[in-house]
Amino acid sequence: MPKFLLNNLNMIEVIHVNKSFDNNPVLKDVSATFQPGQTNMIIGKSGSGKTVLMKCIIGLHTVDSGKILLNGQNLTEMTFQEVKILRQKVGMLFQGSALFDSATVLENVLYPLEMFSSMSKAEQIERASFCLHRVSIDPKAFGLYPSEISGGMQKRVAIARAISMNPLYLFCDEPNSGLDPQTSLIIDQLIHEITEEFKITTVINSHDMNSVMEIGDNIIFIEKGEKSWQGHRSEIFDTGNKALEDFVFASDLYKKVKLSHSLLDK
Ligand SMILES: Nc1ncnc2c1ncn2[C@@H]1O[C@H](COP(=O)(O)OP(=O)(O)OP(=O)(O)O)[C@@H](O)[C@H]1O
Repeated sequence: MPKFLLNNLNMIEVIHVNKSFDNNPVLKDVSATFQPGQTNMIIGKSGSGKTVLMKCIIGLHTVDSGKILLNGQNLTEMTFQEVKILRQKVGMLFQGSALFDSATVLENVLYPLEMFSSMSKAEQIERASFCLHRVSIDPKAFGLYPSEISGGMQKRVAIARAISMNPLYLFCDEPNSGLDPQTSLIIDQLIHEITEEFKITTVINSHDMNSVMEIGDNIIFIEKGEKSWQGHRSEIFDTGNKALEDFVFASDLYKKVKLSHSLLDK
């Protein structure tokens, strides 16, 4: 039986990973850990390598050198069968909601269960309904199409679909894109709650500082392809890391937050 099914640790370890495209180094000797039950956030400027790092972890890119360990097992050394089982334990939340337009809310959440589970139809409906209930979708909306619900609701449905197979790992690419600040906050909190509740190793690719400050349990800052800093959101004000400070305090709001933080320390 594959190692990642034996216990609920499911830490992700990136060890000395290098990745280039056409001799252009994009990831340079990156090492980082992603913890279970935590919202692990990859942050950095546009083009810094966040998406490439996430794709390497998911196995969509092969690394040139280094290792990606999922619960201690090297992704590149897994057998086809092990990768197939692992993929069923990975939830994905894309930019936008990526729901199927021609399927209802319930059908969207049923889709992975129909494709990958051995549940009976009744069990699939029970599981999909549980997930929709968990993200606060009213049963009255189960029969609606994505075009008939708001962007925030679409995102909730996408989260319900992402957790339907009870994932060990949840990968989110800019989960707040296209949402207003208030809805973004609610979606962030929902992802955070679900991560803790189901002990998921959640990895979020983001450059939204509000999200980082709200739910960043374990933040990995990438600067020009290198891991420049890793820590908790409570530590981000005093890192002494110039590139990180430039990134975090680019907005006036966070300059003011930093100022009040340093005044409190005195
Ligand atoms: N498939 C690819 N082929 C060639 N170059 C690529 C490929 N994917 C990414 N790159 C390059 O790698 C670098 C990092 O890209 P990446 O998409 O990881 O940035 P990012 O930090 O996610 O940016 P953003 O925040 O804008 O999404 C960029 O210079 C990009 O052009």
